[in-house]
Amino acid sequence: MLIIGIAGGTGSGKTTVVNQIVKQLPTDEVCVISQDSYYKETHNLSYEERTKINFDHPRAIDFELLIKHLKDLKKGKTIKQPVYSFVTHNRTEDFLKTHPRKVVIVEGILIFNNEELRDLFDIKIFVHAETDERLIRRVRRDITERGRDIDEVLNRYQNTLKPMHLQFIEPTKNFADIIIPNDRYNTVAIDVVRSVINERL
Ligand SMILES: Nc1ncnc2c1ncn2[C@@H]1O[C@H](COP(=O)(O)OP(=O)(O)O)[C@@H](O)[C@H]1O
Ligand SMILES: Nc1ccn([C@@H]2O[C@H](COP(=O)(O)O)[C@@H](O)[C@H]2O)c(=O)n1
Repeated sequence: MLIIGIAGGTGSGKTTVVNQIVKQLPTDEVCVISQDSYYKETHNLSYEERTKINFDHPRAIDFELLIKHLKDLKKGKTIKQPVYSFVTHNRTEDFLKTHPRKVVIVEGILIFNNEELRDLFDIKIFVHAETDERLIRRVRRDITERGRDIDEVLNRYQNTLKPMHLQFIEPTKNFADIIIPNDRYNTVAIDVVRSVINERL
C-alpha cells in the first residue's frame, strides 16, 4: 500500500489535484480520505456555538480517529469514514465505507502538522497557491457550495484562517517531498506525481 498525503492551505486546490490523480488510476486501486471528515464531533454544542469554532486549529481535528483509520486500512480492514456537513458544522449520521486500496490518498490543511500522521505518509505533497488566489476561490466556493455569505467568509478569513494558516499550515510545506504550484492548472505536476506513483507501486 502506498499512502500519499496532500496538504496545502484552504483553496489551494488539494481536492482538485486529488481528483486529477484519482482519474488516472483504476477505481479499484485508489481510495481517498479527507481530513474534513474528521472534524471533531460537536453534537453537545448548539449551532450558534459551532459557528464560533476555530476550524483551522489542529485541536479541531480528531487526529486519533484519522490515524486509527489509516492504520486499519494498512492492516487490510475496511473503515467507516465519517461524513461531515459544512452547513451544520457537524458530522452527519452517515458513514462512507472505505476499502483498503493499493493507493490511499489523504488530503487536508493540517495533515502534516501531526507528527504521528505525517510519519504514515510514503509521499508528502504540498499544493501551493498565492494567498489572494486562495481567498478568491474560497469566497466563490463557500458561497456556492457551503451555504455561506460574503461576511461569514471574510470574517472567518481575517479572524482565524489567515493567522492559523501562517502558524500551522504554511510551515509544514518544509515536510513536503513535492510542492505543486497551483495558481494555474498544473498538468505537468500531475504527470510527475503520476510517474512517481507508478514507480513506487
Ligand atoms: N488551478 C486552479 N485554477 C483555478 N481554480 C482552481 C484551481 N484549482 C482549484 N480551483 C478551484 O478553486 C476552488 C477550491 O479548490 P479545491 O480543490 O476545493 O481546494 P482545497 O481542497 O485546497 O480547499 C474550487 O472551486 C476549484 O474548482
Ligand atoms: N464547519 C466548517 C469546517 C471547516 N471549515 C473550513 O474548511 C477549511 C478546510 O477545508 P478545505 O476543503 O478548504 O481544505 C478550513 O479552512 C475551515 O475554515 C468551515 O468553513 N466550516
